[in-house]
Amino acid sequence: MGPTDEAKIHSGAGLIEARLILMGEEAPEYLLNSLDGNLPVACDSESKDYQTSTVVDDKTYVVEGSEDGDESCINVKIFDNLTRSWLIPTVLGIKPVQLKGHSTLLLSNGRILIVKRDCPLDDCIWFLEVDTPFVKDQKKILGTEVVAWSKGVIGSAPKPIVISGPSGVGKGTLINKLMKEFPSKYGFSVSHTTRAPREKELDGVHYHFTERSLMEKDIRDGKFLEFASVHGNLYGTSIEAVEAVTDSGKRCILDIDVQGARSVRASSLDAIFIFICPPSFEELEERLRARGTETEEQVQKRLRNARAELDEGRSPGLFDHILVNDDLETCYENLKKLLASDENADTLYQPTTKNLKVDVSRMESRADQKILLHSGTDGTGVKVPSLLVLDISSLKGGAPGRTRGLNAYTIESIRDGVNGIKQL
Ligand SMILES: Nc1ncnc2c1ncn2[C@@H]1O[C@H](COP(=O)(O)OP(=O)(O)OP(=O)(O)O)[C@@H](O)[C@H]1O
Ligand SMILES: Nc1nc2c(ncn2[C@@H]2O[C@H](COP(=O)(O)O)[C@@H](O)[C@H]2O)c(=O)[nH]1
Repeated sequence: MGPTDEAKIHSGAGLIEARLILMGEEAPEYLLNSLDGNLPVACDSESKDYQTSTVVDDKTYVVEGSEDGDESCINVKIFDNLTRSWLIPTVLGIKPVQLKGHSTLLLSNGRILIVKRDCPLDDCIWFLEVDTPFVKDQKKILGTEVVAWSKGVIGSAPKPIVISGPSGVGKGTLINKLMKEFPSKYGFSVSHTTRAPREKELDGVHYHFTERSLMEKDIRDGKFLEFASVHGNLYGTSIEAVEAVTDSGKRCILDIDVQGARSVRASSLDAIFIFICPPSFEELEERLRARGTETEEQVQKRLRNARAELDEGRSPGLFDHILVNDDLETCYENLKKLLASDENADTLYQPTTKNLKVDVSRMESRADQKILLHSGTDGTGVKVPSLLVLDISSLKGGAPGRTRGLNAYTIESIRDGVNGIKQL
């Protein structure tokens, strides 16, 4: 069975009624056309509004895009076919922009594949998660319907590194050394915080210093991978902070507290988790005081929290590695060894070119998790491959960040030779 065969797909009457209830008018022709198969492809070219409908069990997911001048926006609504009512879901993740239309295909793993029309390959593949483990968890937490966007990325990426440990243990010092020695290899995930900047701390470099109300709005808008209240302030990692570093080909380093590490562990981000311990509690206290960045009251608060963090950090299942930061140089060497041994665990596949422009007229799924996209066009205008194969068998990550590990190749080069395919 192929990806779409496994999913329970309905088409027909319920959807048309849904449209009629919504619009108070007759169902448009493009929608009716989309009902006779599992591949609704919709584009209402006159109004510049684009809509597709995908039925998953008892619900119909309606994805609407519209253009307003240079702006474009995309919205998701759900029609509950049992109660015959519309539901407005909480939408998490970063949405696609600049749509000139889209096509959809229901996949078997709780995702809807969305392909933007007339768009370069590196921005045309998107996933709307409607029933993945992440979305199920969020539905429980938020008590609403939830859908979550993620952008599909061709090729794999280096695993991010989460570094945690009590305040003053030396996380920042170790990370700075790593970034200084390997500037092209590692990139820092710049967190958001509501705490005030310390002397010499720069906005956008050490943190994005922000107001609580703004950060809370961004959290509600699904822009954060994780967030936590730490020592009385709000701290959080935005999805973009991690994905921008990873997109640049660098290994992303997150310096976050234990609560944040737990949230990332529960997310779809496939990371390596390292906990840094002090040689003793007394030494931790000494380092924190010697740093001289906190008031006595703040030092006391951080030390109180440190006891709980040390217990949590050592609890089984959360961290992959524990390093003791006694002598700085020794700890740094151990960290480098550990990262080097983990580096080769995943063979990285990077596409050689992403120039292809895709203008999909039809999508088909294949039993082996390969999706055929009909009618690709070359961005340079030189070639017009008619068939692009999208291989989704090795997906990694997912909402609310990127879905990586996609592979793509054109079929036109079967005639040309090497193994019958040309990898992008
Ligand atoms: N191995 C070490 N031996 C002695 N001092 C150290 C060692 N590692 C770091 N330090 C010092 O300890 C202080 C705290 O280090 P650092 O600021 O890196 O901690 P941190 O874990 O990042 O703290 P926070 O979580 O509060 O940001 C700094 O003054 C740093 O120079
Ligand atoms: N959960 C998160 N914790 C974070 C993040 N950024 C930093 N931190 C942690 O906060 C404390 C205090 O940091 P400080 O700069 O005020 O000393 C420390 O443990 C950091 O690891 C984040 O984005 N999320």
